[in-house]
Amino acid sequence: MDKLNLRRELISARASLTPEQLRSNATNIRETLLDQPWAQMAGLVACYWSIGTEPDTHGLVFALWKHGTTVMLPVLREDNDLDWAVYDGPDTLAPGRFGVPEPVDTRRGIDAIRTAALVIVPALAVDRLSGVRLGRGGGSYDRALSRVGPNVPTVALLHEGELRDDVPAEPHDRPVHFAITPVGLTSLK
Ligand SMILES: Nc1nc2c(c(=O)[nH]1)N(C=O)[C@@H](CNc1ccc(C(=O)N[C@@H](CCC(=O)O)C(=O)O)cc1)CN2
Ligand SMILES: Nc1ncnc2c1ncn2[C@@H]1O[C@H](COP(=O)(O)OP(=O)(O)OP(=O)(O)O)[C@@H](O)[C@H]1O
Repeated sequence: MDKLNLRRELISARASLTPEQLRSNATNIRETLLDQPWAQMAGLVACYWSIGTEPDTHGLVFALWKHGTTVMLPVLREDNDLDWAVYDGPDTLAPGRFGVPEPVDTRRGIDAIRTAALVIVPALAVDRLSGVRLGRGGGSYDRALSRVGPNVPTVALLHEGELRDDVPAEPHDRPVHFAITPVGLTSLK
């Protein structure tokens, strides 16, 4: 299946998740992530502020922040590349392009992601063999992940059934090291 049709299929499957399923998925994913030593040790984490039916990260971002971890969130630029700004509590976000809440804090630039000790990314699906992810199609995370060093763990958060063996890969696609679903953690590559 091509990327466009696979995206459509995955978005419509997400639309059928109930609020209870979304809540329980978020809890399981958060607990799995926070159980990882490399997550507990990371002082600076790049994450995303979930919208709609994405695996919910609000509780995760809040827990990391409460724990004293610095959390950077993406700020979408006009060219679809990602700038980064620090989360400083629930009252410090404002809607950006496409209505995604973004930190109002100072922008640290597109290279700020190079300083993260852990990178958590959104995805509609991840290939269980290659670790290649399917995103929204803007190429934002392909660019952002190309700046991340090879020893920094990268992890995509998924709902059940989104770790697949049929994700189309193009040369610019950047694989992730781990996927977390409500069932647990999978190491990739
Ligand atoms: N939570 C979150 N933040 C993110 C991303 C993401 O995928 N998820 N991005 C990842 O690159 C960047 C923002 N890019 C985005 C691109 C398109 C749409 C969007 O809502 N597009 C369609 C809706 C499609 C859908 O429902 O899935 C629209 O505008 O209607 C949102 C964010 C940075 N921040
Ligand atoms: N490093 C890059 N610089 C500029 N454009 C890029 C880069 N990487 C990918 N793109 C462009 O982004 C577009 C979308 O790519 P693709 O369909 O693979 O997105 P995606 O991986 O699903 O989305 P995302 O990376 O935002 O999650 C493609 O047209 C591609 O040419």
